Amino acid sequence: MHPTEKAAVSTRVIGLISGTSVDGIDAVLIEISGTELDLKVELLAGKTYPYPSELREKILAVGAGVAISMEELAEIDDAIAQVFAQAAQNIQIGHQPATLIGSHGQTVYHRPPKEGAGEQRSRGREMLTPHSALSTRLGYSLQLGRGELIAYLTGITTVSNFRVADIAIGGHGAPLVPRVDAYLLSHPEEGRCIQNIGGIGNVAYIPPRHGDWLSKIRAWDTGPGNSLLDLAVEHLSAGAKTYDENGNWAASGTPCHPLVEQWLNQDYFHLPPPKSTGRELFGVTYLHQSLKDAQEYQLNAADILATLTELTAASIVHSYRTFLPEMPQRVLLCGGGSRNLYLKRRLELLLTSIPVLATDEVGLNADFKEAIAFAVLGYWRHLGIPGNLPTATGAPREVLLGEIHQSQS
Ligand SMILES: Nc1ncnc2c1ncn2[C@@H]1O[C@H](COP(=O)(O)OP(=O)(O)OP(=O)(O)O)[C@@H](O)[C@H]1O
Ligand SMILES: CC(=O)N[C@H]1[C@@H]2OC[C@@H](O2)[C@@H](O)[C@@H]1O[C@H](C)C(=O)O
Repeated sequence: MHPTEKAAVSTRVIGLISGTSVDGIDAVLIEISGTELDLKVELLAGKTYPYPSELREKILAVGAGVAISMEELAEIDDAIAQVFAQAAQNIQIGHQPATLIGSHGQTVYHRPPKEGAGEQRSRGREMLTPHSALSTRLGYSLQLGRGELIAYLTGITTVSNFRVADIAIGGHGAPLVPRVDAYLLSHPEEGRCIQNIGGIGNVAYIPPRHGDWLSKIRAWDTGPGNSLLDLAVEHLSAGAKTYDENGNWAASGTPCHPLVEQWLNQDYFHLPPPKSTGRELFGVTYLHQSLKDAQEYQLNAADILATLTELTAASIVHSYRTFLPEMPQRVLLCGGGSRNLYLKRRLELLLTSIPVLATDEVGLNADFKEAIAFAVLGYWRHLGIPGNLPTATGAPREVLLGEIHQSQS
């Protein structure tokens, strides 16, 4: 069957993701039509369902590298699947039911591949013995909330484990949203950067949509988004606050530019794309070092937050200037960080005359764009359409992303 014939069958899709901020499950119910260039999505419902606090604490601890037993891991895996399944049930209330779920799950570990893993893998399967395959040191990325259980609990066919296929052939398995961005947010004449500011930041540069535009897309993780800010706010408020609402606290301080320059010397910011990162690098250990550095400059709490916010903004703009073939004509923000008005102002200042808008302003919801993307990726998997962009993940070729778990009902 041709993909477009199958497309008519499953158009109502649920997307589920909890990102690196671990703030809750973003769930969407969308209506999808078309496949790629004619792809259209309509958001019917979108909601964030907070994690039960005990489960959130456990996820954060695992993500921070705290050792747990296999039994505890199994329990967390299924607890996450259960709350994801519940979110899928709730998002359908008052609507016609969905026929497919694309569930990203919860990342608890992400290790990029060692440089060159992609090239070695692309030389051909026949040349690899199990030993040499391992010695290339592929990436590894673990998303919990197993799809089989979500499919069983909801009675809806579920696509999950999106990152492993790209990683198995030498890619980073991230970022995966850029291919969806390309079809939903490209413009015939305008080069655009789609900048997600979640726990981690990532960008997709999408050149004007003509010629071989798809192969000219560039995407990578820019570094910290809100991950360090959230940790710092929790620490500096002694647990009273979890994030810097609208960036108000940071806005009352002054960024320490020499410290930002010092932090920007870090290897990650100079590594050429494709590249990906996570809380393993920009997490608790990084924050503790940053707080020590800040002490040397005698920064107060507001100055520390202003300086960390500046690191997020400066690392984004520095990466555009260093790695893009040309600067974009427009930057479109999404993710929770797009609500941080102080961060947005700093970005605008550093980007000088380039307009910075939210994706909402071009018709795509900025809070739920990632959940929408995983609904589309699940739909593409169902239709047999590849989901990765080799220029974004570093994989040697396009592959089908995700494992399909058929509903048994
Ligand atoms: N009004 C606001 N003001 C400032 N920051 C905000 C606001 N709303 C959300 N945020 C920030 O956004 C974060 C959540 O963003 P988001 O849901 O995009 O992250 P995520 O999906 O977990 O991350 P990732 O894209 O890395 O997977 C919160 O932890 C908070 O720091
Ligand atoms: C391993 C993992 O979960 N990575 C996330 C994370 O959050 C932002 C950034 O790091 C991005 O590369 C990726 O998420 C989005 C959804 C992506 O794959 O496009």
